[in-house]
Amino acid sequence: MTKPAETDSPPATAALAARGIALDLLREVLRKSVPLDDALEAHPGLAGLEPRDRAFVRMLVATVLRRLGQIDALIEQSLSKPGLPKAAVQDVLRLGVAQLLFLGTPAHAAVDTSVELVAERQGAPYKGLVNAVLRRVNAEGPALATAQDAGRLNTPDWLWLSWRQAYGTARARGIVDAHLREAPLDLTAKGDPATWAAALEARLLPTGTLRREAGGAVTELPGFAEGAWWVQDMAAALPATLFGDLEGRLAYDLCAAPGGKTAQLAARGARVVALDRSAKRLERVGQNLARLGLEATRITADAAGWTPEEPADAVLLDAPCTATGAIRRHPDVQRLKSPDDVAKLARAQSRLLAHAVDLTAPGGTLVYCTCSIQPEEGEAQIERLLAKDDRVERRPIDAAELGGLAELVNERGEVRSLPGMLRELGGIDGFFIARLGRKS
Ligand SMILES: C[S@@+](CC[C@H](N)C(=O)[O-])C[C@H]1O[C@@H](n2cnc3c(N)ncnc32)[C@H](O)[C@@H]1O
Repeated sequence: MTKPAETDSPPATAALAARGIALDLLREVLRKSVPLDDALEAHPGLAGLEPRDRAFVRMLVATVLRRLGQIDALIEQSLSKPGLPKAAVQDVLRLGVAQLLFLGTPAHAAVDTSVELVAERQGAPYKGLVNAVLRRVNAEGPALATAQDAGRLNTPDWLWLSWRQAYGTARARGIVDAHLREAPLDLTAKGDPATWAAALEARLLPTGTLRREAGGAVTELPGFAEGAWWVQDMAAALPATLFGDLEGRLAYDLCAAPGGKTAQLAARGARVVALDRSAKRLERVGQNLARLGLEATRITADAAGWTPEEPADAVLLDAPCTATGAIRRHPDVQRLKSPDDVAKLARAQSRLLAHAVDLTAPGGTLVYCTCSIQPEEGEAQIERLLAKDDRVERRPIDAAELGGLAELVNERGEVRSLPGMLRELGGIDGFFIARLGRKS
């Protein structure tokens, strides 16, 4: 893992400002349920930081969210009196522990900035508590952390139980352990992947994705400015490759923003109609396509009720989901989602999938996918559809279409990737993909 240039010895004010922003962001996520990316985008102070401090802020908050169970247990063990301090003080402690134990921040910097921060936000009386707890964590925390069951402690019970039930204990453990590691940076090339793998000093994965270590500014990598590639996890890059020859064919991308799969379909020569119900997110599709020199017709609409003039040969439904497969990249997901979200989104997916069949031409192909590892949002959707709609049939996916990665394909010919898989390659996001054919 490449660490963002941690504040070696930045001006004290910049170091404190960065921690203050991290504290604000943590509150937004944990107390107001705002997704971390949205909170980062909305924070007025972030733009004023140096790029490396911005990267540090994101890494710091993401680390607290990734390791929250471990961090809270260590704080409890290090308090001299039982009972947690009030929320804002607890958040300062969480940031301090993350720096001390997981980010390699020098102890004096982590402790001093935390003490200053709590004084600034909550008043001088809390300085002693923060100082004492963090000094104790610094002394005793490394040994205590080694003895923790990190993956399990950081995972909310409902998620752990759902994964154990769906995949068994060994695979569930693989998932939660994979969440401890930061995901690599995955890119999809518009042109020849081998050429860009060389230019980017990236590993070329069997499926064609280019993989680099995470860290550093993406915009400064070769090929960004000329739109030669875009950021996309290797699992997310699979669905759009499953349509066969797309040259000149009409393709509907029903939930398109921010447009990674739209770009793939367009790069493969399809005439793409990219739909999303969010006009704002669809604007992002336009910007991304413009950078890549690709084109698609963009339409703001609810895909569950959209009625175009003609059905399409290729229909991609990358449905809204809980995103529990992407926790490596978005550790806030496990703090924000609940079983109610799974049920609510599963109902929306059902509606969207039923209508996606109407939008697929006889003989055409429908690919359904989600970046969730909850079976209700994947396997169960397809089973239910096939039981009630005899216009569609399975078109099983073969491992040969996935660079030979047989581990990703289940016995029904669906892709079911889990974050614990392909560890030797650097891991993969959790994804579900099914390919269906509309009967002629
Ligand atoms: C998983 S994201 C899609 C990611 C995208 N396919 C990509 O590869 O970049 C889901 C998208 O579905 C959109 N969405 C949710 N409900 C929708 C609906 N009923 N109709 C159309 N779009 C919807 C959301 O606004 C969101 O942009």
